[in-house]
Amino acid sequence: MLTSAQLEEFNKQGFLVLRGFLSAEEVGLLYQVSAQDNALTEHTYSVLDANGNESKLALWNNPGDDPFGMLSRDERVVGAVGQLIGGPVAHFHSKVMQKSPRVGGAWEWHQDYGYWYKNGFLFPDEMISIMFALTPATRENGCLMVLPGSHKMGRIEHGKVGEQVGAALDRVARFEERVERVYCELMPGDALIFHSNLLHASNPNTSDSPRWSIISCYNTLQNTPFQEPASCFQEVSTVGAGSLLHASQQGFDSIAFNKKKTDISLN
Ligand SMILES: O=C(O)CCC(=O)C(=O)O
Ligand SMILES: [Fe+2]
Repeated sequence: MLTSAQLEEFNKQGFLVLRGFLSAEEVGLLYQVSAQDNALTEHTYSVLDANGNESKLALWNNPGDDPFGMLSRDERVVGAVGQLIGGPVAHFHSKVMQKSPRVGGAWEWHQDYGYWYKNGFLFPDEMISIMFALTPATRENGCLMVLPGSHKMGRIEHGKVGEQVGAALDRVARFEERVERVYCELMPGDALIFHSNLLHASNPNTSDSPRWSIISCYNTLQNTPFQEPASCFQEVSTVGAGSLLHASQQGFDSIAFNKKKTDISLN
């Protein structure tokens, strides 16, 4: 349960850091599966940043009975999401993000709704992302950077930057004159939850340490898109806290991963 002070902070800043959201055991299992799972490796693709560096991800819509599906269906997660965007809550997609040591690329300044607008969602206040750190995320390995309060500007125009979609940089710069950029350094198990219109970005990984994370994204059932996958139209089937530790399915095999070339928001 988020406190009223946390709800207030989210409304004001557009994001919240939840320290120690997952136990060491939960993060350990998720990291181990993501590093070893063949299906995940096979379906990981790269999205080039403005300098041609690779940011790697694997993305799926339907949360299954594997540890990652159980994470995005966990009542702690869905409960917090419901408090922030209202309910009933549907799962839009989840992804494993990999920034490899030395070569992992940047994510350009954007709002997630800059992408998701193209999917046909109408209400940005009824969409949210939650990032779970699987490894430490530091300034050196390219942790997420956010501009507090930027969700209040509404959707900013976005265009192609490399293979990514980026926000109009003159507007980003103008906004940054008013606020202090926040580097969201995270430890494994910490979570960062943020509004779909919060401006965020991350730098390339210039360190020797990987930066891996999972991001799960949600919409409400009132806010279904006109072009997108079935999972957006179903209430999430929640599971008890920590169920991922006892997931019936160990790996990712049952998951239908998305393909880069069919992702509407990238094309
Ligand atoms: O992993 C990151 O640094 C940012 C990724 C992101 O913002 C996204 O996939 O929308
Ligand atoms: Fe994003």
